[in-house]
Amino acid sequence: MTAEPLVVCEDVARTFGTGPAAVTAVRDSRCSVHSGARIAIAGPSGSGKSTLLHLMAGMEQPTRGSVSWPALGARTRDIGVVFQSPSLVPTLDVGENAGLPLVIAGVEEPELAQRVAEALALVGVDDLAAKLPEEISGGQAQRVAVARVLAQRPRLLLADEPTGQLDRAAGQRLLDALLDATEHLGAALVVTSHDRAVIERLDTHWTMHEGTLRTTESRAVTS
Ligand SMILES: Nc1ncnc2c1ncn2[C@@H]1O[C@H](COP(=O)(O)OP(=O)(O)OP(=O)(O)O)[C@@H](O)[C@H]1O
Repeated sequence: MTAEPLVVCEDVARTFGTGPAAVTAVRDSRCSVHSGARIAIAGPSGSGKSTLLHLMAGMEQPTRGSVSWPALGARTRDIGVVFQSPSLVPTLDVGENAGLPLVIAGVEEPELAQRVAEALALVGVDDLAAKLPEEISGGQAQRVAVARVLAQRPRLLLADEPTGQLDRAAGQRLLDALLDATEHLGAALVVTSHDRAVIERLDTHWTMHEGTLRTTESRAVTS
């Protein structure tokens, strides 16, 4: 039996503003993401990739159509989002940054330390736990941002141009970490990018063109 999808977008559209200044960032787009999927969404700047990801995350409301999370119910907290910029808190060390959402969610010791250590190890920055953000590289900071999301044990990880601020080698290492960690946690992964070297690392390639998503059958793992 096919498992329920994690997220389904049905004829979804998102328009910003009204009247002559209105911009339709996403139009007539439909897709579903299943457990185990590894999807790249390619497309030029301004084609609507980020907006689609925000709709999938429940961070934006569609103007038309619907977004639902059949396998998650209303638990969009099971969705983790990684942005282009790591946005670490400069006064907190790496371990504290990675654990911050868990602290806010009320997770207590010893589980807190355990989950942070696991997440930092999954992306290979466990040796940096006591460093401040200013003491680590951009690539390392982005790994910490990924660890911060992984510590929440998401079932779906949405990464918006996660390698956009990194050089080619650091970008590939970040992608290795994302692929390994999501496989380890059994989380689906959706990555937006316009970098061929990133896109080719994912199993399934979708494209955005002027706000419209073109999908292919995803090689999803279903159970
Ligand atoms: N909050 C907003 N208010 C107004 N317009 C917006 C908003 N967010 C996005 N847009 C517009 O929607 C269109 C799609 O933007 P979006 O950021 O989704 O594209 P993108 O493909 O992710 O681009 P990039 O690769 O440059 O990040 C653009 O024209 C953008 O200016």
